[in-house]
Amino acid sequence: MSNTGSDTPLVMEAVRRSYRTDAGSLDVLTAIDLTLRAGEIVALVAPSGSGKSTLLHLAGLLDRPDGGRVMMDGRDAGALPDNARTAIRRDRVGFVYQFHHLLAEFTALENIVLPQMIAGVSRRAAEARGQDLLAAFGLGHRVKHLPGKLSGGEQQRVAIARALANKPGVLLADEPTGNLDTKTADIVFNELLSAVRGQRVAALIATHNPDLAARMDRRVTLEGGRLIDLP
Ligand SMILES: Nc1ncnc2c1ncn2[C@@H]1O[C@H](COP(=O)(O)OP(=O)(O)OP(=O)(O)O)[C@@H](O)[C@H]1O
Repeated sequence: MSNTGSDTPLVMEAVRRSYRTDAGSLDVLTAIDLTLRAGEIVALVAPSGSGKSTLLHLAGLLDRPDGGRVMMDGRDAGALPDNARTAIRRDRVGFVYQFHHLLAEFTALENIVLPQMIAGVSRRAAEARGQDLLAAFGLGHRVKHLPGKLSGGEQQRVAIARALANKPGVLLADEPTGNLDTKTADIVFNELLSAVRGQRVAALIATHNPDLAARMDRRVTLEGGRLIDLP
């Protein structure tokens, strides 16, 4: 369990996804091609309703495409049974959402230790990594706090640390600082970028904020079910 995957941890080829609705088939993603290289941070700047969540779910193996391929570390995830996909998701993908989704009855450290232990890491090693990650996010003094006793920025830092706990190859984030005030969002976002770059994680980060998007390596948007490069 380490970030020793391929140079292109995530490759999506000709991915399609439609939903059945009362009005017929809604073709949300028609031909998605995306390659995320290790250490590359890509901004997904997509209008509401264009298929951003659908794309992130497919990339994170939470959903299966109707056509095309999603490859994680060079393996075609579509060819794998659900339990294998779950294991890959657990070990290779980190998720950060707009709201922290931390377990309220567990401390900051425990929230980071648990996913590691589920992935087979010993408690001792998991705690050591959890302490390191929290210290890297300036939370060395908050390890024993319950999420409810942390500020919004601190909660989101713990959520980011948790997403990185299993040394994922791919980090998927949906407005990761969207719930924070502008100043805190700015600081936490920079910490997120620096942690992701430091660990050579490939990241796809959805944001509506052009200033945050400008700090990433490249930008893409969704148009007519396809990914288009932005300047
Ligand atoms: N399970 C579903 N069944 C039917 N339609 C769906 C389903 N999930 C999403 N959709 C529709 O597909 C389109 C894309 O949805 P998606 O949630 O991916 O958009 P989004 O870009 O993430 O939007 P937002 O930024 O508002 O969350 C929308 O028109 C949505 O209504």
